[in-house]
Amino acid sequence: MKASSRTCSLHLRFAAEALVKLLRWHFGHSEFRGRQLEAIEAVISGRDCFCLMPTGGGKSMCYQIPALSKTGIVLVVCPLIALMENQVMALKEKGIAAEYLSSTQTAEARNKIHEDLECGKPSLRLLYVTPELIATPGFMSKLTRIHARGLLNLIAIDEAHCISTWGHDFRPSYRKLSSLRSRLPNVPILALTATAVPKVQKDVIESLCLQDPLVLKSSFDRPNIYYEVRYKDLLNDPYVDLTTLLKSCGHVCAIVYCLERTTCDDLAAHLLKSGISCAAYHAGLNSKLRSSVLDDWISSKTQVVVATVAFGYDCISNFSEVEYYLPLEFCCAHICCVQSSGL
Ligand SMILES: Nc1ncnc2c1ncn2[C@@H]1O[C@H](COP(=O)(O)OP(=O)(O)OP(=O)(O)O)[C@@H](O)[C@H]1O
Repeated sequence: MKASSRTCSLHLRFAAEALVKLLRWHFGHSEFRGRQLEAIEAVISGRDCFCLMPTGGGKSMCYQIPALSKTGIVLVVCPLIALMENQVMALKEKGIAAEYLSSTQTAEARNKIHEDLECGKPSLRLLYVTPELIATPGFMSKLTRIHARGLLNLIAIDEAHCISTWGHDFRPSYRKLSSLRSRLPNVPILALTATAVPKVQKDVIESLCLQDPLVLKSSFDRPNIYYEVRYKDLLNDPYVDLTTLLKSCGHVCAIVYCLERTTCDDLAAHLLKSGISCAAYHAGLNSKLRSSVLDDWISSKTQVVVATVAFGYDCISNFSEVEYYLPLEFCCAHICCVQSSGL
């Protein structure tokens, strides 16, 4: 091995050790998982990266660690205000300077963030925004000013598949993110997604004008998860079958998804009568009741929540905190079961 390449690999090892220290210090995780370190090293070195990782695979760490490794700002584009709020709250609890900008905030809170961004040395490390905000000329000119001062270290695009018209979640405002490369040149872009077939992947890379990106694809195999399909038509009584299944799983934490609110109420009442600690959750309940159902489920006071998809939107970021995760799709044609323990 030549002396220069030895120096280079030593340098990389030391850099990786420093990144692991950041991970341990700020997040309490002992090692990087899957391909996180490769993504982090790529963007820190200034390279674009396309990162395909399963849900819960730890994509956020790929931009949160870079944000902690250098002063300046990491801009995170996120499609849902609820997700931004959750992430920012979790980061603040860890003492990390993160904020989000959205219409749900007071003008005072927004002004405070803008003041920090405009000051000589912003304290902010992570700024979460929606794609709609990026598309406004006022915010884009603020970004160009930050960029001109050399303070924009990375742009992370979460749920990047939303940019693709081929994707199932196409969102027109994501398309406008294609101007980021020309307006903010030389800032590395990290595109993150859990759902990208090759056509979508190509579309994301082209739309965002990623240059020679490092393409990372993690395995989607999670041996602790299995799917089982039971045909409702073939069951004598689906409610009884579900009750037996839940009881046979022991005291697991579970979600039962239903298509309709009335089915949630009906099934929850049935499970309760059968001695399963359970509550319904859907958009027809007021927010106070919804959050008390969520709190009881997270703290294991309630074992099972019978919910519409409203449940996923409100508490998606808490799933990984739960020891057992047993969602069951309880729809017209079939019942689909997924069981996992942690990740
Ligand atoms: N290296 C690691 N070691 C242990 N746990 C980790 C590691 N990296 C991330 N995690 C944890 O994994 C969980 C999921 O992480 P994260 O929310 O970043 O996943 P994600 O890929 O963004 O998921 P989603 O697709 O739902 O957005 C979090 O609780 C996080 O703290």
